[in-house]
Amino acid sequence: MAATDAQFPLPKVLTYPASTPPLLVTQGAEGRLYKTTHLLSDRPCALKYRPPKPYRHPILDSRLTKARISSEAKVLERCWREGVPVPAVYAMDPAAGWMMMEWIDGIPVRVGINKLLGPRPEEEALPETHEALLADLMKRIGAAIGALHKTGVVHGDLTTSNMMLRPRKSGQAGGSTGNEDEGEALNGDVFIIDFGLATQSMSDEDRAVDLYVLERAFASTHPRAEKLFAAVLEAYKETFKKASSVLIKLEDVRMRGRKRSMLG
Ligand SMILES: Nc1ncnc2c1ncn2[C@@H]1O[C@H](COP(=O)(O)OP(=O)(O)OP(=O)(O)O)[C@@H](O)[C@H]1O
Repeated sequence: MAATDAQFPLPKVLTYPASTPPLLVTQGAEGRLYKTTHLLSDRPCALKYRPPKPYRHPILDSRLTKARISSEAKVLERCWREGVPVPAVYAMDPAAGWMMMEWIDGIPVRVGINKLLGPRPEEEALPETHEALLADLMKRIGAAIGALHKTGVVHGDLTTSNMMLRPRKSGQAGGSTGNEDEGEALNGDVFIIDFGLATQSMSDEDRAVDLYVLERAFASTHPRAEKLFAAVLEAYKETFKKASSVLIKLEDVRMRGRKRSMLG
């Protein structure tokens, strides 16, 4: 979508000359995501912008926006420094409501999985090759979450839309799955994005809730692949040495979830 629509006035930083016009990628309830080359002409980046909210008191609004942008950037920087696969933060102006980060040139994990599964009915069994490809992706997801939790960060909104798959270039180690054509949709490194609800926490409960949110989201978005979710937890356990107590807590969280859904 062209970003010049009068309905969405650009943040000032995107009104300066650049090698390509900014592109509005998504418009959510809280913010917008642009693809832009405003930082360097040959390096696209993602600009997250939280525009002023006319329904909020202006002082409160600017304080909230500033705090949210700063907090998201701080968490991303911490993760990036510790080797968690997240986009690098390039620049920010919290008072103006924006943060510029590395553009992950790939597709959301949700799209990759749906591409592989195709529009088949829910009850149809998965071919073995698909199971293997999905299990491999699940392991990459589990390892990414393990690395995240290891740094003392919980995401707060883990879904397959908040993870991107960046394809590995041919010849790059680990790029081959053995099923090149079919596996293409799921090939690549998993990056976790959207840290708008992330917090710093070392608690088993918070970590377990993070996993539970993903488990529920996965079951409703990809019911045909639900049973493969166990591979996420296996890889999580292999990556994160405090995983055992989190997984015990996860049992409690699931139980509470079941009770809640029985009570309606
Ligand atoms: N670094 C990135 N590189 C490429 N695409 C991105 C990047 N960050 C976000 N996106 C794309 O933009 C979409 C929206 O981003 P994001 O989820 O961070 O925003 P949001 O949902 O509006 O945020 P919030 O929930 O904090 O209000 C993502 O689903 C993804 O497709």
